[in-house]
Amino acid sequence: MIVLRTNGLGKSFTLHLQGSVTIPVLENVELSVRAGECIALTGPSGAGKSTLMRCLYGNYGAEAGSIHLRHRDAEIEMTAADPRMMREIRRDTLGYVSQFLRVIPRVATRDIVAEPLIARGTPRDAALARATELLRRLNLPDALHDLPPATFSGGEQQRVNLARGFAAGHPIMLLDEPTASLDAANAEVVIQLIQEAKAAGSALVGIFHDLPVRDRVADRLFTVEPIRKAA
Ligand SMILES: Nc1ncnc2c1ncn2[C@@H]1O[C@H](COP(=O)(O)OP(=O)(O)OP(=O)(O)O)[C@@H](O)[C@H]1O
Repeated sequence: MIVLRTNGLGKSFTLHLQGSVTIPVLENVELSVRAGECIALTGPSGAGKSTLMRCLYGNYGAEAGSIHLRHRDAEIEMTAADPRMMREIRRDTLGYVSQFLRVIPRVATRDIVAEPLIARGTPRDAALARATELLRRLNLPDALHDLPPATFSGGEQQRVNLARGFAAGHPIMLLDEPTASLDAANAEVVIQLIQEAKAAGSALVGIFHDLPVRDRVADRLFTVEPIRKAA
């Protein structure tokens, strides 16, 4: 079953400080993702992979075309969704694991990881237990679980972010370089988490600059073509 699909998706940036020059980035993107599969976005640097991810998450409005997403047994046209619907989609259906943790001051790591699960209605104790399990799998020492992650290393913060991203088990997940700052042992855990999410029926779209990781998790590659070269 296709759970995420774009039709003729287009996006350009207008640089208002430079005489309103318009830079086209995405043109006529036709992507479809099924439940249980992982698609890796490829294409040269600057082709528009991150831009496509941000469009899929609704951070950038699409200028042309549409994005259809399966949310609670209905198909939603995301480009027409109001802010309340977008919040609901992000809470229940669409997860995004960015490369960097947005640190929330004074909130303990375990609570940061459990928060998306609690938001989806999981009882607090069960959510905290799941958070602990994920943090341990990602080799974050127990002594750190009660501390806010502001002072953690880059790799530790990324693991907190990954634990948070995988905690809620969203049916559709967007992964932006999920192993970028990780050592081999932790990258291996992330590969397992991705495989488990697929087995549970989640659809994943990711950018993986680490090719051995990409080859182990991706079912298909989707090439984002640079427009100027394609034209
Ligand atoms: N907010 C923005 N304003 C203006 N131009 C932008 C903006 N974001 C991205 N771009 C431009 O859009 C193009 C695509 O950028 P994007 O980051 O999506 O590429 P990418 O394929 O993810 O690259 P990389 O592999 O290097 O991360 C680039 O030419 C970039 O300069």
